[in-house]
Amino acid sequence: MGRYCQLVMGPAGSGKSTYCQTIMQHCEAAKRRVHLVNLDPAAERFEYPPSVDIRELITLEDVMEELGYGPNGGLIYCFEFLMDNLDWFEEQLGDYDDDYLILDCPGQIELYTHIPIMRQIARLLQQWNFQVVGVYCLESQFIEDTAKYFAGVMSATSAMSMLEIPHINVMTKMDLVSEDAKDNMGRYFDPDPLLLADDANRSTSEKFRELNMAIANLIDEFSMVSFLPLNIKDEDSVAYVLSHADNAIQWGEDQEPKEPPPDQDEGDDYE
Ligand SMILES: Nc1nc2c(ncn2[C@@H]2O[C@H](COP(=O)(O)OP(=O)(O)OP(=O)(O)O)[C@@H](O)[C@H]2O)c(=O)[nH]1
Ligand SMILES: [Mg+2]
Repeated sequence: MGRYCQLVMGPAGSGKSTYCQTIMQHCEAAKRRVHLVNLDPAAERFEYPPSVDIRELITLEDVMEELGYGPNGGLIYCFEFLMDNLDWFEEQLGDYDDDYLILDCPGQIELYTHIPIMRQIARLLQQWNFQVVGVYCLESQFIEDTAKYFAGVMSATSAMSMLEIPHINVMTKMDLVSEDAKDNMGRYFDPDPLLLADDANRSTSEKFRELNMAIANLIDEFSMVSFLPLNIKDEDSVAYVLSHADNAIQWGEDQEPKEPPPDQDEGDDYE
């Protein structure tokens, strides 16, 4: 066995915590041992209680109350505090030596794109022998508007290049998308630059045409920017996304072969 984890990221409200809970539930049903790690110092409640919780070290509420910070500055303070208390973090994760962890991160995307905090966390996890996959959540509502979609894809790209770890992008909240709209969504999962630029040109003025094409090409060149649709109400969809995350960190390849049940006669199966 080894140490494996998913670093679940994405903009505010994109469905990160719901993704984590869904994966926990799915793994529990499959008798797979997975632990939740909460890295959001402002999180309120969890259906599955986290095994490791940054709020035991520091909470955003305390920082705002006692130090007078606003929510964004306060969040950065919390992560700087975590970085100053890495012994605590390492010790907490140390209890889960042979398990698979799901790390639920906060939704302030500057943590992934502007400042190097998530990158430092990803490096640390790797130093502590974790195989880490970044799971970037973007909600399907982004697709309603090509400009929003561009913004979402650029934030995913930025996180991907900043973190330099195996990475998957997940299109969340697919249960909210109508059947009609779903038929039209394939192009957004695996984007074709010409179609994207066409869409964007329809909603922007003439002078943005070149820019639209340039962005669409950029999205195409980073062919890693494709999305796995996730419908949390469909077990197959959850299993599909999880299998991609597992593959990215080669989970499952070095699992111990299962022992035969104790009451089974040895050799019966090998005739
Ligand atoms: N229908 C539906 N609602 C969802 C889904 N995922 C999340 N939501 C809803 O979207 C809202 C935000 O979901 P969260 O999972 O808390 O999102 P988050 O990314 O963790 O949010 P922050 O931690 O605040 O950044 C909640 O009201 C969820 O119930 C989904 O797959 N389907
Ligand atoms: Mg959350």
